[in-house]
Amino acid sequence: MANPIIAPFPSTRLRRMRRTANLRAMISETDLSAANLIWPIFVTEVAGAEGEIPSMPGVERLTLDGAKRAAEKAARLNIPAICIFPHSDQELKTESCQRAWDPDNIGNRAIRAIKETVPELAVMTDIALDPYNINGHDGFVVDGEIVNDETVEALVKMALAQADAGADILGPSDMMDGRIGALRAALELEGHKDVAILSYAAKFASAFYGPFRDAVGASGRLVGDKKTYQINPGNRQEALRCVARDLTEGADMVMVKPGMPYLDICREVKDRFAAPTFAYQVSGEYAMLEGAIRNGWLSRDAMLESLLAFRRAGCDGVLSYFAPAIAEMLA
Ligand SMILES: NCc1[nH]cc(CCC(=O)O)c1CC(=O)O
Repeated sequence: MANPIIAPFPSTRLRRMRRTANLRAMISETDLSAANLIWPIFVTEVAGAEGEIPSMPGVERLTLDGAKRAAEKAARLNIPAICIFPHSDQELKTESCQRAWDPDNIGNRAIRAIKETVPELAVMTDIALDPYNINGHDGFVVDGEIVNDETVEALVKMALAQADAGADILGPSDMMDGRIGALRAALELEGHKDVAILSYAAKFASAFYGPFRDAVGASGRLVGDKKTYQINPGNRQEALRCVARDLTEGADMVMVKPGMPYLDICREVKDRFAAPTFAYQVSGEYAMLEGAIRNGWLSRDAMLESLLAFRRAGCDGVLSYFAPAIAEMLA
Protein backbone atom coordinates (compact mmCIF):
# COMPACT_ATOMS: atom_id res chain seq x y z
CA MET A 1 0.00 0.00 0.00
CA ALA A 2 1.37 3.40 -1.01
CA ASN A 3 2.02 6.00 1.65
CA PRO A 4 -0.08 9.01 0.69
CA ILE A 5 1.53 12.38 1.27
CA ILE A 6 -0.89 14.90 2.66
CA ALA A 7 0.14 18.53 3.02
CA PRO A 8 -1.45 20.15 6.02
CA PHE A 9 -4.73 22.01 5.72
CA PRO A 10 -5.41 24.32 3.93
CA SER A 11 -2.81 23.27 1.30
CA THR A 12 -4.66 20.00 1.15
CA ARG A 13 -8.40 20.32 0.74
CA LEU A 14 -9.66 16.92 -0.33
CA ARG A 15 -13.02 18.47 -1.20
CA ARG A 16 -11.41 20.32 -4.16
CA MET A 17 -11.58 17.19 -6.30
CA ARG A 18 -15.09 16.34 -5.18
CA ARG A 19 -16.58 19.66 -6.30
CA THR A 20 -18.10 18.68 -9.67
CA ALA A 21 -19.24 15.46 -11.29
CA ASN A 22 -16.43 15.58 -13.85
CA LEU A 23 -13.75 16.17 -11.22
CA ARG A 24 -15.15 13.27 -9.23
CA ALA A 25 -15.17 11.09 -12.32
CA MET A 26 -11.47 11.85 -12.88
CA ILE A 27 -10.47 10.39 -9.53
CA SER A 28 -12.97 7.54 -9.41
CA GLU A 29 -11.03 4.44 -8.29
CA THR A 30 -13.49 1.62 -8.86
CA ASP A 31 -15.74 0.68 -11.73
CA LEU A 32 -18.70 -1.60 -12.02
CA SER A 33 -20.08 -2.98 -15.25
CA ALA A 34 -22.39 -5.75 -16.39
CA ALA A 35 -19.26 -7.79 -17.14
CA ASN A 36 -18.72 -8.11 -13.40
CA LEU A 37 -22.01 -9.92 -12.85
CA ILE A 38 -23.09 -13.54 -12.64
CA TRP A 39 -26.86 -13.98 -12.44
CA PRO A 40 -28.14 -16.88 -10.28
CA ILE A 41 -31.53 -18.26 -11.36
CA PHE A 42 -33.84 -20.94 -9.98
CA VAL A 43 -35.34 -23.43 -12.39
CA THR A 44 -38.18 -25.72 -11.37
CA GLU A 45 -39.50 -28.94 -12.82
CA VAL A 46 -42.54 -28.87 -10.57
CA ALA A 47 -45.77 -27.73 -12.21
CA GLY A 48 -47.23 -24.89 -10.18
CA ALA A 49 -43.99 -24.09 -8.32
CA GLU A 50 -42.96 -21.37 -10.74
CA GLY A 51 -43.41 -17.77 -9.69
CA GLU A 52 -42.23 -15.46 -6.96
CA ILE A 53 -40.34 -16.74 -3.91
CA PRO A 54 -41.94 -15.02 -0.89
CA SER A 55 -38.66 -14.52 1.01
CA MET A 56 -36.97 -13.16 -2.14
CA PRO A 57 -39.42 -10.58 -3.51
CA GLY A 58 -38.78 -9.96 -7.20
CA VAL A 59 -37.03 -13.32 -7.73
CA GLU A 60 -38.95 -16.13 -9.39
CA ARG A 61 -38.62 -19.83 -9.84
CA LEU A 62 -38.54 -20.25 -13.60
CA THR A 63 -39.78 -22.95 -15.93
CA LEU A 64 -37.41 -24.17 -18.64
CA ASP A 65 -38.96 -21.62 -21.00
CA GLY A 66 -38.50 -18.94 -18.37
CA ALA A 67 -34.84 -19.94 -18.06
CA LYS A 68 -34.38 -19.52 -21.81
CA ARG A 69 -35.94 -16.07 -21.65
CA ALA A 70 -33.64 -15.18 -18.73
CA ALA A 71 -30.66 -16.28 -20.82
CA GLU A 72 -31.75 -14.04 -23.67
CA LYS A 73 -32.18 -11.18 -21.23
CA ALA A 74 -28.70 -11.78 -19.79
CA ALA A 75 -27.20 -11.67 -23.27
CA ARG A 76 -29.10 -8.49 -24.13
CA LEU A 77 -27.81 -6.84 -20.93
CA ASN A 78 -24.20 -8.01 -21.50
CA ILE A 79 -24.20 -10.19 -18.39
CA PRO A 80 -21.55 -12.80 -19.21
CA ALA A 81 -22.77 -15.71 -17.12
CA ILE A 82 -25.85 -17.25 -15.59
CA CYS A 83 -25.81 -19.75 -12.72
CA ILE A 84 -28.48 -22.44 -12.53
CA PHE A 85 -30.00 -23.70 -9.27
CA PRO A 86 -32.48 -26.54 -9.60
CA HIS A 87 -35.78 -26.80 -7.74
CA SER A 88 -36.58 -30.48 -8.01
CA ASP A 89 -39.63 -32.55 -7.25
CA GLN A 90 -39.86 -33.16 -3.49
CA GLU A 91 -41.24 -36.65 -4.17
CA LEU A 92 -38.11 -37.61 -6.07
CA LYS A 93 -35.63 -36.59 -3.35
CA THR A 94 -33.89 -39.64 -1.88
CA GLU A 95 -31.14 -40.55 0.51
CA SER A 96 -29.01 -41.87 -2.34
CA CYS A 97 -29.48 -38.61 -4.31
CA GLN A 98 -29.13 -40.44 -7.61
CA ARG A 99 -31.01 -37.75 -9.51
CA ALA A 100 -28.07 -35.43 -8.87
CA TRP A 101 -26.15 -37.12 -11.69
CA ASP A 102 -29.13 -37.94 -13.91
CA PRO A 103 -28.45 -36.39 -17.34
CA ASP A 104 -32.12 -35.43 -17.48
CA ASN A 105 -32.48 -33.80 -14.08
CA ILE A 106 -33.88 -30.28 -14.19
CA GLY A 107 -30.47 -28.66 -13.74
CA ASN A 108 -28.99 -30.50 -16.70
CA ARG A 109 -32.05 -29.87 -18.86
CA ALA A 110 -31.72 -26.17 -18.07
CA ILE A 111 -28.04 -26.17 -19.07
CA ARG A 112 -28.90 -27.70 -22.44
CA ALA A 113 -31.86 -25.41 -23.02
CA ILE A 114 -29.79 -22.31 -22.32
CA LYS A 115 -26.80 -23.43 -24.39
CA GLU A 116 -29.16 -24.10 -27.30
CA THR A 117 -30.81 -20.70 -26.96
CA VAL A 118 -27.78 -18.49 -26.26
CA PRO A 119 -24.62 -20.54 -26.94
CA GLU A 120 -22.21 -17.74 -26.09
CA LEU A 121 -23.62 -17.15 -22.59
CA ALA A 122 -21.42 -18.83 -19.97
CA VAL A 123 -23.43 -21.32 -17.94
CA MET A 124 -22.38 -22.02 -14.38
CA THR A 125 -23.74 -24.86 -12.25
CA ASP A 126 -24.05 -25.78 -8.62
CA ILE A 127 -22.38 -28.96 -7.41
CA ALA A 128 -23.79 -30.22 -4.11
CA LEU A 129 -26.34 -32.89 -3.32
CA ASP A 130 -28.85 -30.70 -1.45
CA PRO A 131 -31.39 -30.10 -4.25
CA TYR A 132 -31.80 -33.87 -4.61
CA ASN A 133 -31.20 -34.98 -1.02
CA ILE A 134 -34.13 -35.97 1.16
CA ASN A 135 -32.51 -34.40 4.22
CA GLY A 136 -31.35 -31.16 2.60
CA HIS A 137 -27.61 -31.72 3.15
CA ASP A 138 -24.89 -31.14 0.59
CA GLY A 139 -23.46 -34.61 1.19
CA PHE A 140 -24.65 -38.12 1.98
CA VAL A 141 -25.84 -38.59 5.52
CA VAL A 142 -24.82 -41.89 7.15
CA ASP A 143 -25.80 -42.44 10.77
CA GLY A 144 -26.25 -38.71 11.24
CA GLU A 145 -22.83 -37.89 9.80
CA ILE A 146 -22.19 -36.10 6.50
CA VAL A 147 -19.68 -38.44 4.93
CA ASN A 148 -16.90 -36.85 2.91
CA ASP A 149 -15.25 -39.32 0.55
CA GLU A 150 -18.43 -41.07 -0.62
CA THR A 151 -19.94 -37.64 -1.28
CA VAL A 152 -16.94 -36.58 -3.38
CA GLU A 153 -17.46 -39.65 -5.61
CA ALA A 154 -21.06 -38.60 -6.16
CA LEU A 155 -20.06 -34.98 -6.81
CA VAL A 156 -17.71 -36.19 -9.54
CA LYS A 157 -20.59 -38.00 -11.26
CA MET A 158 -22.75 -34.91 -10.88
CA ALA A 159 -20.03 -32.71 -12.36
CA LEU A 160 -19.48 -34.97 -15.36
CA ALA A 161 -23.21 -34.97 -16.13
CA GLN A 162 -23.18 -31.16 -16.02
CA ALA A 163 -20.10 -30.96 -18.23
CA ASP A 164 -21.71 -33.38 -20.69
CA ALA A 165 -24.79 -31.15 -20.74
CA GLY A 166 -22.58 -28.23 -21.82
CA ALA A 167 -21.75 -26.34 -18.63
CA ASP A 168 -18.88 -23.86 -18.97
CA ILE A 169 -18.20 -23.33 -15.28
CA LEU A 170 -18.75 -25.80 -12.44
CA GLY A 171 -19.53 -24.37 -9.02
CA PRO A 172 -18.83 -26.86 -6.22
CA SER A 173 -20.69 -25.37 -3.23
CA ASP A 174 -20.54 -28.49 -1.06
CA MET A 175 -17.42 -27.81 1.04
CA MET A 176 -16.30 -31.43 1.13
CA ASP A 177 -12.54 -31.95 1.44
CA GLY A 178 -10.67 -33.01 -1.70
CA ARG A 179 -13.44 -32.34 -4.16
CA ILE A 180 -11.61 -29.84 -6.37
CA GLY A 181 -8.75 -32.24 -7.03
CA ALA A 182 -11.16 -35.10 -7.71
CA LEU A 183 -13.26 -32.98 -10.07
CA ARG A 184 -10.27 -31.64 -11.95
CA ALA A 185 -8.78 -35.12 -12.44
CA ALA A 186 -12.10 -36.54 -13.66
CA LEU A 187 -12.66 -33.65 -16.07
CA GLU A 188 -9.19 -34.16 -17.59
CA LEU A 189 -9.76 -37.87 -17.91
CA GLU A 190 -13.25 -37.63 -19.41
CA GLY A 191 -12.50 -35.14 -22.18
CA HIS A 192 -13.61 -31.98 -20.42
CA LYS A 193 -10.24 -30.32 -19.97
CA ASP A 194 -11.65 -26.86 -20.77
CA VAL A 195 -14.46 -26.85 -18.24
CA ALA A 196 -13.68 -24.25 -15.57
CA ILE A 197 -14.13 -24.63 -11.83
CA LEU A 198 -15.25 -21.69 -9.70
CA SER A 199 -14.80 -23.11 -6.26
CA TYR A 200 -16.97 -22.02 -3.37
CA ALA A 201 -13.72 -21.98 -1.45
CA ALA A 202 -14.44 -19.71 1.50
CA LYS A 203 -18.01 -20.68 2.21
CA PHE A 204 -19.20 -19.89 5.69
CA ALA A 205 -21.94 -21.59 7.73
CA SER A 206 -24.20 -18.60 7.41
CA ALA A 207 -27.67 -17.60 8.54
CA PHE A 208 -27.97 -15.58 5.32
CA TYR A 209 -28.82 -18.64 3.16
CA GLY A 210 -32.37 -18.97 4.54
CA PRO A 211 -34.31 -17.57 1.55
CA PHE A 212 -32.25 -19.69 -0.86
CA ARG A 213 -33.28 -22.82 0.97
CA ASP A 214 -36.91 -21.71 0.55
CA ALA A 215 -36.25 -21.15 -3.15
CA VAL A 216 -34.87 -24.64 -3.78
CA GLY A 217 -37.35 -26.30 -1.43
CA ALA A 218 -34.73 -27.43 1.08
CA SER A 219 -35.89 -25.43 4.11
CA GLY A 220 -38.35 -27.89 5.59
CA ARG A 221 -35.96 -30.71 4.74
CA LEU A 222 -32.73 -29.72 6.40
CA VAL A 223 -31.96 -31.90 9.39
CA GLY A 224 -29.55 -30.12 11.73
CA ASP A 225 -27.11 -27.58 10.31
CA LYS A 226 -24.12 -27.44 7.96
CA LYS A 227 -21.47 -26.58 10.54
CA THR A 228 -19.46 -29.79 10.07
CA TYR A 229 -18.59 -28.75 6.52
CA GLN A 230 -19.06 -24.99 6.13
CA ILE A 231 -16.64 -22.56 7.84
CA ASN A 232 -17.28 -20.91 11.21
CA PRO A 233 -18.13 -17.25 10.38
CA GLY A 234 -15.40 -16.01 12.72
CA ASN A 235 -12.59 -17.98 11.06
CA ARG A 236 -10.45 -15.91 8.75
CA GLN A 237 -7.32 -18.07 8.68
CA GLU A 238 -9.30 -21.21 8.00
CA ALA A 239 -11.00 -19.46 5.07
CA LEU A 240 -7.60 -18.54 3.62
CA ARG A 241 -6.43 -22.14 3.98
CA CYS A 242 -9.51 -23.32 2.11
CA VAL A 243 -8.76 -20.94 -0.75
CA ALA A 244 -5.10 -21.98 -0.88
CA ARG A 245 -6.12 -25.62 -0.87
CA ASP A 246 -8.67 -25.25 -3.67
CA LEU A 247 -6.25 -23.29 -5.89
CA THR A 248 -3.60 -25.95 -5.32
CA GLU A 249 -6.08 -28.63 -6.36
CA GLY A 250 -6.91 -26.89 -9.64
CA ALA A 251 -9.68 -24.34 -9.13
CA ASP A 252 -9.63 -21.68 -11.87
CA MET A 253 -11.50 -19.14 -9.77
CA VAL A 254 -12.46 -18.87 -6.12
CA MET A 255 -15.46 -17.52 -4.29
CA VAL A 256 -16.15 -15.94 -0.94
CA LYS A 257 -19.68 -16.52 0.36
CA PRO A 258 -21.70 -14.75 1.74
CA GLY A 259 -20.53 -11.41 0.43
CA MET A 260 -21.25 -8.19 2.27
CA PRO A 261 -20.46 -9.42 5.81
CA TYR A 262 -17.21 -10.96 4.47
CA LEU A 263 -15.62 -8.14 2.43
CA ASP A 264 -12.48 -8.40 4.57
CA ILE A 265 -12.04 -11.96 3.35
CA CYS A 266 -12.55 -10.86 -0.27
CA ARG A 267 -9.79 -8.29 0.01
CA GLU A 268 -7.41 -10.68 1.70
CA VAL A 269 -8.02 -13.47 -0.80
CA LYS A 270 -7.40 -11.14 -3.74
CA ASP A 271 -4.23 -9.67 -2.24
CA ARG A 272 -2.75 -12.98 -1.19
CA PHE A 273 -3.58 -15.24 -4.09
CA ALA A 274 -4.05 -12.84 -7.04
CA ALA A 275 -6.52 -15.29 -8.56
CA PRO A 276 -9.88 -14.52 -10.15
CA THR A 277 -11.99 -13.82 -7.08
CA PHE A 278 -15.77 -13.72 -6.83
CA ALA A 279 -18.22 -13.05 -4.05
CA TYR A 280 -21.72 -14.37 -3.68
CA GLN A 281 -24.17 -11.73 -2.52
CA VAL A 282 -26.48 -14.39 -1.14
CA SER A 283 -30.23 -14.68 -0.81
CA GLY A 284 -30.39 -13.18 2.69
CA GLU A 285 -28.40 -10.14 1.59
CA TYR A 286 -30.75 -9.74 -1.35
CA ALA A 287 -33.79 -10.08 0.92
CA MET A 288 -32.47 -7.44 3.33
CA LEU A 289 -31.78 -4.88 0.64
CA GLU A 290 -34.78 -5.58 -1.55
CA GLY A 291 -37.10 -5.71 1.45
CA ALA A 292 -35.91 -2.31 2.64
CA ILE A 293 -36.08 -0.88 -0.87
CA ARG A 294 -39.66 -2.14 -1.31
CA ASN A 295 -40.62 -0.56 1.99
CA GLY A 296 -39.16 2.75 0.89
CA TRP A 297 -36.54 2.62 3.64
CA LEU A 298 -33.62 2.51 1.21
CA SER A 299 -33.24 3.82 -2.33
CA ARG A 300 -32.21 1.60 -5.24
CA ASP A 301 -28.79 3.25 -5.07
CA ALA A 302 -28.09 1.02 -2.06
CA MET A 303 -28.09 -1.94 -4.44
CA LEU A 304 -25.52 -0.32 -6.73
CA GLU A 305 -23.39 0.73 -3.77
CA SER A 306 -23.36 -2.81 -2.42
CA LEU A 307 -22.07 -4.10 -5.75
CA LEU A 308 -19.46 -1.38 -6.04
CA ALA A 309 -18.22 -2.32 -2.58
CA PHE A 310 -17.41 -5.84 -3.80
CA ARG A 311 -15.34 -4.38 -6.60
CA ARG A 312 -13.53 -2.06 -4.17
CA ALA A 313 -12.82 -5.09 -1.96
CA GLY A 314 -10.98 -6.70 -4.87
CA CYS A 315 -13.62 -8.94 -6.41
CA ASP A 316 -13.51 -9.51 -10.15
CA GLY A 317 -17.20 -10.26 -10.11
CA VAL A 318 -20.24 -10.95 -8.00
CA LEU A 319 -23.03 -13.48 -8.09
CA SER A 320 -26.07 -11.38 -7.34
CA TYR A 321 -29.83 -11.72 -7.69
CA PHE A 322 -29.72 -8.02 -8.52
CA ALA A 323 -27.71 -8.77 -11.69
CA PRO A 324 -30.45 -7.96 -14.24
CA ALA A 325 -31.62 -4.88 -12.34
CA ILE A 326 -28.05 -3.59 -12.00
CA ALA A 327 -27.22 -4.30 -15.62
CA GLU A 328 -30.34 -2.36 -16.61
CA MET A 329 -29.33 0.58 -14.42
CA LEU A 330 -25.82 0.56 -15.92
CA ALA A 331 -27.01 0.24 -19.53
N1 LIG B 1 -25.36 -26.13 -2.02
C1 LIG B 1 -26.02 -25.25 -1.26
C2 LIG B 1 -26.01 -23.83 -1.65
N2 LIG B 1 -25.58 -23.30 -2.83
C3 LIG B 1 -25.82 -21.93 -2.78
C4 LIG B 1 -26.38 -21.63 -1.54
C5 LIG B 1 -26.82 -20.31 -0.99
C6 LIG B 1 -27.05 -19.22 -1.94
C7 LIG B 1 -27.87 -18.11 -1.40
O1 LIG B 1 -28.19 -18.05 -0.20
O2 LIG B 1 -28.20 -17.25 -2.20
C8 LIG B 1 -26.49 -22.82 -0.83
C9 LIG B 1 -27.11 -22.88 0.52
C10 LIG B 1 -26.52 -23.68 1.57
O3 LIG B 1 -25.31 -23.89 1.66
O4 LIG B 1 -27.32 -24.16 2.38
